[in-house]
Amino acid sequence: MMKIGITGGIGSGKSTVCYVFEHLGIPVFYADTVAKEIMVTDPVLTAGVMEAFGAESYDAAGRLNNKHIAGIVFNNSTELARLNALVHPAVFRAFDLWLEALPANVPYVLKEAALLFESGSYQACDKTVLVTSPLETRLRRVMERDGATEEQVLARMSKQWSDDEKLKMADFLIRNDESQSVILQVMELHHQFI
Ligand SMILES: Nc1ncnc2c1ncn2[C@@H]1O[C@H](COP(=O)(O)OP(=O)(O)OP(=O)(O)O)[C@@H](O)[C@H]1O
Repeated sequence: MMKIGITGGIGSGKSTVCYVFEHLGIPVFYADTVAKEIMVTDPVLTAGVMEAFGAESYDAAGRLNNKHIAGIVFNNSTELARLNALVHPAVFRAFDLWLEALPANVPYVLKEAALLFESGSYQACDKTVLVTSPLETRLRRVMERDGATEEQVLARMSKQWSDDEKLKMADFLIRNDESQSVILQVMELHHQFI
């Protein structure tokens, strides 16, 4: 089964594009959502996190102590790499289990990840799609969606590669701007993938 990685900068509209693919019956694995879930549900991962960052990484009820983890990895690339080295293989395991549970007649699947290229996980995909949107539009959409300030959104953007860098690596492009219909672009790709 063909695996298509789909990514885009914060607020580019990659989740919105994925919803269109889902309407066409294509299963989508939302890697960032799954990563958050398995931080508390995958016993191998939780054990690794506690070994690396201490038992206080979880409270007595087993909930993740985000503040504790963020305090360690924020602006510390070594600790962040340590966390990623635990989380990324766990997401791969979850993806493989998810694939195994799919019906055999699915023509292809999408794996949506914000850091598809930055994390190297694009290497496990057969093709990749980049969703782009003008910077001002992305800023406005995320500020509206998350109730965030411009500075907060810009800080999150600064942790991601630029569209120019990602464009060099992507096989396909979807422009989520006023110039073209997103639905038509999705339909066009869908017909290429099936
Ligand atoms: N073409 C569009 N027209 C109008 N609103 C849009 C469009 N595309 C996306 N949006 C809106 O912009 C916001 C950001 O879109 P979305 O959540 O899909 O982006 P994302 O790339 O997945 O963001 P993140 O990286 O933060 O998860 C959402 O509120 C979404 O509804």
